[in-house]
Amino acid sequence: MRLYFGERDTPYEEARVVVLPVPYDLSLSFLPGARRGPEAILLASRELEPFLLELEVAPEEVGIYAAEPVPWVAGSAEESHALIREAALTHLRAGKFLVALGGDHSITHPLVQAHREVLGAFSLLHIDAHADLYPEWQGSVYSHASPFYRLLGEGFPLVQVGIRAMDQDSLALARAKGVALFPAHRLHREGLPLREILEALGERVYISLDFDALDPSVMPSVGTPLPGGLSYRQVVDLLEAVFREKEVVGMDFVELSPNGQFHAEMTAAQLVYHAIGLKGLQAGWLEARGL
Ligand SMILES: N=C(N)NCCCCNCCCN
Ligand SMILES: [Mn+2]
Ligand SMILES: [Mn+2]
Repeated sequence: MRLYFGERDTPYEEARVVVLPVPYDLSLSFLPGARRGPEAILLASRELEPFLLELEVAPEEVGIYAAEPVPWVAGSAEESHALIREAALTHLRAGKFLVALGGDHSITHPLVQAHREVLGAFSLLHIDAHADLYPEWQGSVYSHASPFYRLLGEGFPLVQVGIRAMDQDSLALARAKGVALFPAHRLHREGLPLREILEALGERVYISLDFDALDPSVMPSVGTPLPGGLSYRQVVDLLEAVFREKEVVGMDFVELSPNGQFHAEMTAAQLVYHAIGLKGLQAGWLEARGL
């Protein structure tokens, strides 16, 4: 019996949401450890209050099933990504809403490919400190610094929020390809431009959240922390606006690298659980009862 994200033990057949641990982290470029991210989030999720006061719902009521972690092939990023794609396809073809937990950000590439194969077209909402638009990094096109370069090249419309690190070539590419870029410094100066972000997104959206989008003061357990990050409230307010107006087709949460600061793992688990609650409300699986 695997009780995560609430206190219900929902059988796979009844679950609407599958949480997919993807502990692959061989594409990291700096601090190691993201492979322990999924397990840390699942364990922290056991300490969450099942009822979410802010939404006045219990996200566990959508039926959440924690799948077995996706294995990887130590010597091959390509084969590892193929395993991730296949695992995602299995759950998507079973009609599940997928919430993937990384692992490094390279996992988003195969995850998004699987979502498009089963669900058709959608745009990407990428929340991160880093643009991850390098053609390759440290000799690998499968780097955690490259997933959105790959996905742009495969035709996905891209909206990036919270970015505070990208090189000149990435900025030129983003502008040339029509990426809707909302850097962190703009959010801090002007507040969240929610209407602009929503207008830049299509009707169907895949959300990829790199936990280093949050400020290190809030989220110190990531592999490449940078100052000037987003607050927890800014991220929640962004997610709430997107779920309120868009059809979210899938999500991944990546780059948590546990380093003994349990508040970070609780933050990660709470954010994932909140997002599941938002999906439940959007999809009509949940109704806010009111206090
Ligand atoms: N977490 C990430 N996506 N990191 C991206 C790696 C790019 C490092 N730029 C800094 C280069 C320093 N020489
Ligand atoms: Mn990233
Ligand atoms: Mn990042």
